[in-house]
Amino acid sequence: MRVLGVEGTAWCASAAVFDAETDAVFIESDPYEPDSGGIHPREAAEHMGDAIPRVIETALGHAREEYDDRGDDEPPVDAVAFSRGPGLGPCLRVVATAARALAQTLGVPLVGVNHMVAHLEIGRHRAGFDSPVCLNASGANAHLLGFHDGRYRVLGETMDTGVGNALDKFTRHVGWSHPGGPKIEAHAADGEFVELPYVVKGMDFSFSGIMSAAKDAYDDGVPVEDVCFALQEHVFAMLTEVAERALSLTGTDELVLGGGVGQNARLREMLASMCEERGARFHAPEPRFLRDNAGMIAVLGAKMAAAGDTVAVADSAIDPDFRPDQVPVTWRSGESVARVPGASDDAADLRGAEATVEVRGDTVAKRRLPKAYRHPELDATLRRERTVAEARLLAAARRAGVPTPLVRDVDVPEATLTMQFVGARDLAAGSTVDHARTVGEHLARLHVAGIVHGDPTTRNARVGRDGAPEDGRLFLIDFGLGFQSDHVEDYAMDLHVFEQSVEGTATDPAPLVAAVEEGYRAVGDDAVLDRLRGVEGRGRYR
Ligand SMILES: C[C@@H](O)[C@H](NC(=O)OP(=O)(O)OC[C@H]1O[C@@H](n2cnc3c(N)ncnc32)[C@H](O)[C@@H]1O)C(=O)O
Ligand SMILES: Nc1ncnc2c1ncn2[C@@H]1O[C@H](COP(=O)(O)OP(=O)(O)OP(=O)(O)O)[C@@H](O)[C@H]1O
Ligand SMILES: [Fe+2]
Repeated sequence: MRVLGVEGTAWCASAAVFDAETDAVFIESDPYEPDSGGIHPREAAEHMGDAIPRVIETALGHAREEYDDRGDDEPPVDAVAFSRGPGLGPCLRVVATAARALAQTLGVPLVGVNHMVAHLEIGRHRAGFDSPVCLNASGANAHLLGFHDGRYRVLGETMDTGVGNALDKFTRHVGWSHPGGPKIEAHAADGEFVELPYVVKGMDFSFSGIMSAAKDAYDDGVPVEDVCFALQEHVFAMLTEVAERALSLTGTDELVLGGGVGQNARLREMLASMCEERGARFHAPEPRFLRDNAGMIAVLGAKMAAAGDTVAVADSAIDPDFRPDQVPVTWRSGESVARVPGASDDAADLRGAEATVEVRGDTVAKRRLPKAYRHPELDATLRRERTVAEARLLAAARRAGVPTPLVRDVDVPEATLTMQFVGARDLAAGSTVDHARTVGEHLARLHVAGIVHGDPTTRNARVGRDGAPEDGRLFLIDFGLGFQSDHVEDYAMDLHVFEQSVEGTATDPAPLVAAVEEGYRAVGDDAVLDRLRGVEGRGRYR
């Protein structure tokens, strides 16, 4: 099978030919480079109108020349695949129109590809991995995907802008031309560490605080090299941390990287280091497959076409907000993906994403190990602050009526907390509606007391071995990302993080999510649930 792919969601007008027999990918791209400022949708669409016919012609010419197995009256490819979304509407329309016309002229089927899933699948394809977690670090997006029950689930994502757009906003502020990412990388080579905000909430994260702090630092005269260096160290450490948390939560030991920011050597170095430390395999495709390109569209298009997943021209409307979790994954068998760790009740294997936990009788010693991927200063700050916060909040939560382990000792220099062993298993391996309701009640109790958990996942809720609450109690652990707050937004994020962890791992999450909210409503403030609806609609693939 041979497929022609067309891409043009934002800046890159591109066409490619993928030959499934030889695995060869030919890519012809023509980037839009704005004279000043960021990507302008109308200008970008004009660029597409101009460049798409040209790149398609080059790719088709390549197919005709390279492969002489077909007669002159036969089409040189078996299908035409195009990026259906997400992306800028005016650009998507140009690409879709060209792809439809081409498929009709050649008399071959049309395949509508989700651009974000293509960023993931190209890594899986090139790595030969079975079922990896994927970190998409692109311009307009930043998220973690894992496959579960026939769909890619969003395990974590940005709550505001995409990672590349965040970097580009800083470089615009400094007066550098688009795209900014490569310029940040170049200037960071001469920079030194300065402290910036670091914002991770479970497996979600946000960039707005760090970006405004970076702009302020620059305006205050901090050398731009230092700001660039610090931006990379903070932003990429955040992405690496959430990627590690996703590997830990899903029990997966394969990670692939996708998206244009993935071309950054420091990001790849951090991810490789993290994976090596935990014995996971890591793959970053070569740069031509990381930045926007039609090669990834052609490769996924071929998989979809082989599965019969083609689309009639009449049904091939574009979707600027096309989410990866909307895509029925027709080209993969029902093989397990993001494997839910059934072994999480094994007392010998208590390694979280952040810490190692040693069990001695009824006591556990939780030690936050240094992470080699993080800058030493950032590493020391995070380990210290989280250890102190966890000790303080475990006690405060208990006073608020939420069962937590008793803290027996805190060793700040060693970032070690000694506490009571609680529960026999966590909820990652299975949660009942009653468990879910209780978690909702517990979170509401915390919030009424002004405490935000910060990382309430199914892994961080513990019950008895048979699933019955131990001593009638369901314990919350792991308050290291917690803090005091009286903001409804922070409370809503807590609920969002828990619900997302249920949705990422449960086969039938809906009743569990409903129970969480029912429990929350019984104890807490309805305004938080209202805000939760807002949080869910935000930062999603714009
Ligand atoms: C929807 C689609 O149009 C969009 N595509 C996109 O954003 O282009 P992509 O090629 O994946 O990523 C471009 C981003 O990647 C950044 N970038 C490129 N090289 C970089 C580098 N060496 N370091 C950091 N960022 C880099 C650029 O600054 C820019 O923000 C997306 O995938 O979100
Ligand atoms: N007090 C405790 N009682 C029983 N088991 C515990 C306790 N504290 C931690 N554990 C076990 O150790 C694992 C890791 O602990 P914890 O979640 O606190 O660390 P972490 O590295 O911050 O985890 P993550 O970031 O992956 O959520 C838990 O999933 C749990 O199995
Ligand atoms: Fe992209």
